[in-house]
Amino acid sequence: MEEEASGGGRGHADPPAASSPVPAAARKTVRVSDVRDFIIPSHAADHQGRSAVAEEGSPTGSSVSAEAAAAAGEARAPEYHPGAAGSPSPPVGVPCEGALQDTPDYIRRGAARHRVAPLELFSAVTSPPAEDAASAESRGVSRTGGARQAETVVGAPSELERLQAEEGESGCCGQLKQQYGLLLREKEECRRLLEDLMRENVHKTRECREAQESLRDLQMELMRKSMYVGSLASAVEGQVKEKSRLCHFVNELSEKFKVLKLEHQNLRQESLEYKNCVLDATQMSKTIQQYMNQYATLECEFKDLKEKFSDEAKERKDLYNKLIELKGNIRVFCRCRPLNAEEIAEGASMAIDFESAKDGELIVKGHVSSKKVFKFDSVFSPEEDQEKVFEKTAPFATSVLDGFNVCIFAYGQTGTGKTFTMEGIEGARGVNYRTLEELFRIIKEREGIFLYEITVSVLEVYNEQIHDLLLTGSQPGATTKRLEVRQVAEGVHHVPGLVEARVTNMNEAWEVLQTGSKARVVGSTNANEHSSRSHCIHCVMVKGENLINGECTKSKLWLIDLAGSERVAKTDAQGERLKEAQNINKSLSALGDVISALATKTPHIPFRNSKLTHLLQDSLSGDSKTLMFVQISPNENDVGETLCSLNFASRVRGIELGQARKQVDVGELSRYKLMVGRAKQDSKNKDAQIKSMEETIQSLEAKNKAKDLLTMNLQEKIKELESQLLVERKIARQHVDNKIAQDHLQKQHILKEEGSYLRSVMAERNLNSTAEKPSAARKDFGIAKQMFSDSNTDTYSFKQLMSLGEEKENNPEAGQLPQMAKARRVSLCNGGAYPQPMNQASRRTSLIPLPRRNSLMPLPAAKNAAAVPPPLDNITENLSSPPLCSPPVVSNDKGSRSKRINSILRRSLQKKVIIRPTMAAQAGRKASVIATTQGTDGARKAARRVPVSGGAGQRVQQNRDKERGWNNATSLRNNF
Ligand SMILES: Nc1ncnc2c1ncn2[C@@H]1O[C@H](COP(=O)(O)OP(=O)(O)OP(=O)(O)O)[C@@H](O)[C@H]1O
Repeated sequence: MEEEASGGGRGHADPPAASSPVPAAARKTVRVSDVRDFIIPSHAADHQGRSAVAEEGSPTGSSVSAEAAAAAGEARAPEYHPGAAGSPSPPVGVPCEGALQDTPDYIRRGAARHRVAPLELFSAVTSPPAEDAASAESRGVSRTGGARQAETVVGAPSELERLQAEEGESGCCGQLKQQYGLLLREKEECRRLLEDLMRENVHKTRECREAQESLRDLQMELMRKSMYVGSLASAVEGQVKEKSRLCHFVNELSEKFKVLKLEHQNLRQESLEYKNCVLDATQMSKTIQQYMNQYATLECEFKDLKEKFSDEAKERKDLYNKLIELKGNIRVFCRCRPLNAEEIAEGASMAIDFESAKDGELIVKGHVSSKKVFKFDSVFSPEEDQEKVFEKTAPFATSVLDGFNVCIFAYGQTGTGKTFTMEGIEGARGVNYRTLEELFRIIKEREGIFLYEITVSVLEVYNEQIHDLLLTGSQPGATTKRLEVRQVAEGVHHVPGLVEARVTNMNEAWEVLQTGSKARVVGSTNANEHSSRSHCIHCVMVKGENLINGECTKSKLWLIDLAGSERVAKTDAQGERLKEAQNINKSLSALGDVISALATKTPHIPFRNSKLTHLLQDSLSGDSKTLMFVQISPNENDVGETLCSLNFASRVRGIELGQARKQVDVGELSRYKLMVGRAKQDSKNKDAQIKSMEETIQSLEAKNKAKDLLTMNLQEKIKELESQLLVERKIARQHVDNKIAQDHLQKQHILKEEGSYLRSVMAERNLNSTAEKPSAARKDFGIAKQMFSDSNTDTYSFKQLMSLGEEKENNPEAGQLPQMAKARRVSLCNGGAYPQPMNQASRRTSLIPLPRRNSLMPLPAAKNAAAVPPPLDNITENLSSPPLCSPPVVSNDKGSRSKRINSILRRSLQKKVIIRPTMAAQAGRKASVIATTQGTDGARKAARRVPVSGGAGQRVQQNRDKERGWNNATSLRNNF
């Protein structure tokens, strides 16, 4: 450095080799270091420090050092010259004590150190030629300093000797004296000027010291401000985090609330649907109830019908009992015709004694010993008309409709009135007509309970051939068609191809019967002019259906008018009549055989011996009812035939066909049983359906109740969450405010303690007058307000909270949040030394940006930044800002300020703050210990113990981080 200083001196001064004759060895006797000893130590240390910093931090250290060396030379020069120039001008070569007295001590010490008299030094200065002095004067004080002057001083004695020699030689003493006088005056002026400069230098030096101290204080204040700003930024960061967390929590709650609301709406919709379902189910239940009532009514009707049916069954049972009392199912009625006019004319007498006969008895007159008595079920005398006869026959019609096969036939000699009994005549209808009439009457009577289907067939057995009498002769094949009896089922015989005419009333039936009867073969015999030569058979087939129980019946009513049984010899039949008579007798004999077999209960019944017995097999079996009219003639001449008929009838009457059996249609019965089963199954299914519907209704009602309960629980939970959120907000806000207030009070306390010291320093300077403070404060307050207005862009969270106003109806306290946000209470700078903003001032006033790197204090992050202190002008400008609790002056550009604030917040958010509570606690404990042990001075020293230059910037950052960490930890503890 010494060499650089000397080199630098050489670089800026005139070359000493060319202007000075002093040898190099002599010039080397005085070192620059010795000359530098004259420099004020503080200045030297200061410049040394600056040079060192410049060498370390600046790439242009050489040039800077050169300038520093030049500056050092400039600093030395004023202190060096006045000592020599301020002394009175003694004669050349004579030391002047008076001058030495005015010479400063350090000059004298320098002269003594260099073993040169002060006068010699002075003379050496004043000895240069006039042009040199002029040039030196023109260059000023700065050009007289440095090593070159030292060399000049060293070489001054030799030049003086040379001038003295020249003076002695030339003798121009007068001129020299004049010149000397001029030089002395100039020297005197220069000395005075030098003294002024020295005083000014001292004054400036003092001011520089004060300015440096002020600068240090300001740097300390700036650092504290930065720390405070950092703490505020941390607090703001914490608050922003808390606010964002609360907003996020509010958003989550809002989302949950929306979801719950949607779920509630869905549940309400489902509830309405369920209610509608319940209403439908109720309506359905009513309908079902109505159906059930109808069903009950029908059941009652059904019970009535059942009772009626039971009555009918009972009646049938009575009838059946009556039939049983008849001793069998074959009943024989005996009817005697009256004597006709011819017989009366012949004087024939009555062979039948009706007067002496009892009920049911018939006495055939004759000799006393040969008097015969016959007993029948009913005996009708010639006086009894058709109606009297039918009264005993009518029950068989009921049996037919009850499903029993009934066979009514008339047996007797020719001309005894068989046709008259069966068919009757006009005005005296026989059994056929009356039976059909009785059938339709009963059918009509049973209408609605039973359904009957009546078909009628008319056939005859002529000469052992079956003829269908309903087939007219005009029809093709009527005469050639031969019918046969076929057994279609067990106990059921049928004539395939037989015309069955369905009739619905009596007239139709009677018309059909008349049609068949007209087609019957008749002939004239001796006994009967219109004798029937065939067996005329009327078949009435009845299909009945019990509409109550579904029982179906199928029965047959045979109405048979047999051909007359007469003796062939008596009738004197010949030819065709004889053949007819033989066939008639054969069939009647077969009928007698069958009846005889039935009477004797032989295992084989010869039904197939004749067409008649084969056809009547179903009605002559054990399950049928048979009514035989035995027709007799009262004429005593016909007693033999009468006795034959009566004997045959008596034999028939003795037949027991057994218990009559109801002819039930098994297929229909099974079908109706199936229907009954289906009806029962349907009833059961309906009952199960009704039961399931009732269970469904109950389950739906239970679900509805459960969902209503769930909805109520969810609503209560929402209310609890909302109240909890409000409480948490209040608590968090209260904690933040309390903690911030505490921190601020602590810092304010520290600042107050520092206040005395700062005021003592600040009072001495006029850089920041007290008159400017209010305006500066107002300016800062205005800036703060402007910042707050600019920072509204960051209040999106409050806007989001404001958006919750729509939920105010559900949460009345929610509306307070925007109001609280509008209030924006000032809590960070509460109780500060500067005017507090009004209530409308927000916390955003604490959003003070961090100091820029190019501000007063060099930050450690800017290692390459110039460590040179800023110019005094900048210091003065910065000192115009309020020193305490006011944000540093920032640019008026709103965009840049908002960007800076956003960058600070973004940096704070991006920065992962490591919470070090131990360090924070240590820092807090350290500050408290210092405050308690060392008092205010100790605390102030501790606060001012901040390195300024070099690697000390890193320590500043560490301290700032410590304080931030403490602040962060504090803010986080306040938040949670
Ligand atoms: N009870 C009676 N009352 C009055 N007249 C009767 C009675 N019975 C029969 N007659 C009359 O007797 C006559 C013969 O009767 P009917 O033709 O019925 O006998 P029949 O037995 O049928 O003879 P055939 O076997 O030859 O046909 C008829 O003119 C009839 O009017």
